[in-house]
Amino acid sequence: MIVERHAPEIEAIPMPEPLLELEGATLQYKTAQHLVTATYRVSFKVYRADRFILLGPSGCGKSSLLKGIAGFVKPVEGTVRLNGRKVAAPGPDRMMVFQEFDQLMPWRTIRENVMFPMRASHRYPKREAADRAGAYIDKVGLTKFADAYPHMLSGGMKQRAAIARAMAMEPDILLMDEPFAALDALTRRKMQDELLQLWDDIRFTVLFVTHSIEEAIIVGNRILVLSPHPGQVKAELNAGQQGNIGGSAFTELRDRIHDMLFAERVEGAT
Ligand SMILES: Nc1ncnc2c1ncn2[C@@H]1O[C@H](COP(=O)(O)OP(=O)(O)OP(=O)(O)O)[C@@H](O)[C@H]1O
Repeated sequence: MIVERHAPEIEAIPMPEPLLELEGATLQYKTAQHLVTATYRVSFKVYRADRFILLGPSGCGKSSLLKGIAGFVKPVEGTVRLNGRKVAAPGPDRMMVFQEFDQLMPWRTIRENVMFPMRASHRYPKREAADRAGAYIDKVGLTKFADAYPHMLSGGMKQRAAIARAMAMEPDILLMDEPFAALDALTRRKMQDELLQLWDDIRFTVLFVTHSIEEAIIVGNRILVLSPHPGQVKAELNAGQQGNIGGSAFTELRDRIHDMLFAERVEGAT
């Protein structure tokens, strides 16, 4: 009897395509007197539904990386790709939320502020923009304040409105530059939880800049640790399953990152 032998079938597991990919990105600023290198050959990949954190000391180039991804600053070396295409200019597929409380236009209501990018980009007709604004204002718990003006809202509420405005555009990636840094500690914790709830609901992709190790572990599922100026990648870590703040897994990761960020300083100390 002839027995036919087949090679065992090996199922190839396809690797997902990165949504955002930086390859050796060096960012510089030219001023009249100086050439400032903000980041040096930074590479990383962000996948869909990542909560990707850029963590590093002041001046290491975190905001510059966001500006590079947003398309405001062009790398002098390396590339920034979104959906496989080189980023050449700002676009509505990348929405930013900043630290400042005055991101909203004070002469427009919260609803009008949220509608503004949808209308200005001609992405949505008026009716749809209004519906989407209402839905996202609701998601961030501001329905009662939809027709209020920004000065009538607390700092945390204004940040929620800025998040609703960015999310309503349904960008490919949400770029958040220390969005909660100017809030008091309690509001900041609340906002971190709310952002995670929103993520549970919508599963958006977010690139989040912070210099707080705790915030990085709470908010992120992946953390890119950057070296001091000019920023280079020190490590990439997985987070997201660290359990309770103050629990052993959380403090272990926090201490590890702390050592990573302060190692040189500690070694050099007398
Ligand atoms: N427009 C600019 N012109 C010249 N230099 C700049 C400009 N913006 C940033 N820099 C310089 O680039 C470097 C990185 O700055 P960047 O703001 O990206 O750092 P950061 O990590 O976000 O800092 P922080 O946490 O303090 O906000 C710094 O040395 C800064 O002085």
